[in-house]
Amino acid sequence: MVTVALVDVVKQYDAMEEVTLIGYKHGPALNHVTLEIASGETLSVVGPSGCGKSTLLKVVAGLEYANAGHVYYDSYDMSEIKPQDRGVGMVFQDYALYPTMKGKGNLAYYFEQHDRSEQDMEARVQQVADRLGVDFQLLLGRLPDTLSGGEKQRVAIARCIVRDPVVFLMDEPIVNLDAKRREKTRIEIKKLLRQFSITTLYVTHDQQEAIFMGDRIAVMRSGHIEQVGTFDELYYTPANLFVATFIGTPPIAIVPVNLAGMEIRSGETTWPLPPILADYHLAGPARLGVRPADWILGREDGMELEIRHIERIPTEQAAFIHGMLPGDIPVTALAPLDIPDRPMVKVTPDWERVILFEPEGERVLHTPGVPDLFE
Ligand SMILES: Nc1ncnc2c1ncn2[C@@H]1O[C@H](COP(=O)(O)OP(=O)(O)OP(=O)(O)O)[C@@H](O)[C@H]1O
Repeated sequence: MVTVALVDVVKQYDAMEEVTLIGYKHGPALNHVTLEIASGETLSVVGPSGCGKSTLLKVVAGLEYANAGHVYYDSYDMSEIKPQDRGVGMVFQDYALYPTMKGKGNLAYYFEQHDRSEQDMEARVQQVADRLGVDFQLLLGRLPDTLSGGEKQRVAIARCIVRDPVVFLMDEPIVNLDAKRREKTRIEIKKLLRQFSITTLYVTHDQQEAIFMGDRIAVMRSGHIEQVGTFDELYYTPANLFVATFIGTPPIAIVPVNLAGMEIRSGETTWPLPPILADYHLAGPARLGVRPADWILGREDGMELEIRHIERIPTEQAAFIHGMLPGDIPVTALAPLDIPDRPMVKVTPDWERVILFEPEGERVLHTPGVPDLFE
């Protein structure tokens, strides 16, 4: 197990230096990335398509070189270390198993290639298979073509584990599985990561998966790491509007407001400035972030929300109201399951729970902080 650190890493692909046909010039795929993944930790990496997630993995693996900056495994600078000597296990969405070899052959291949003895191989394969359980052992006797997607991925992961990797790099490993298998396989992968405590970078576009897999989550945008933290930290204390809107489903509502004197106004609605915001002595435009659970419904001082759709979730005894505020501002608000169908409802932010951003959204003016569940 090692601690992996990236320090001020820049990666600019050659093709990116050219101005594209529509005249847009790309920034670097990694733009001064500094990041540390603790020994044995799983860090999930999320962000929109093209933000640099896969490039991050490739630079850590040594499959792409960095134009600037350094990658360290513990205190060792890996710049001169070839990918095959880094002790990295990589798992991708396409399992890349050798199709003519049974599960065991796939696990053993590395030992053959590295002139390791048969006993060595048998002992290690057995050791890993024992830890993975009886049902995994059955997979060892089968050809990849006869395995389900989830089973193939388990063999692919076991193939990495027998090589004793110091770092695991996983790039959307379960994206190709159907929903039911994804659920099952992600539980298995999580179990494996716990059992073997290997430092892991786990790339996914799926927020739920990122939360489930990661001890912490890194949110990327355009080659930058916007924020790294636990889900609660990202959710309650986002670094900026991008993180706030990226994390949380259904998403946070963003409402333009104006602060003047002891009032806060949105469109036609004016509220007295809530005490929680008063201390900041703010004035002028800002943006208010309100999570679905943080709207109070039906209060006289609320804004009129035009209801477009009520999504009932009987298992949660709740419903989501999806609607629009004046000015076409989309809002989702949590409501009781038995909320009657109607065209409008008044909504007031729970001021104790709101997040306030400066108008460009790059800076946060106020957050409620991470709640203490044991208070
Ligand atoms: N080999 C390459 N040559 C030139 N540009 C590349 C190359 N690989 C990636 N890029 C560009 O680098 C940027 C980051 O790509 P990357 O694949 O790391 O993003 P990603 O976040 O993994 O995307 P996705 O979620 O769609 O897989 C993108 O603009 C992409 O077009």
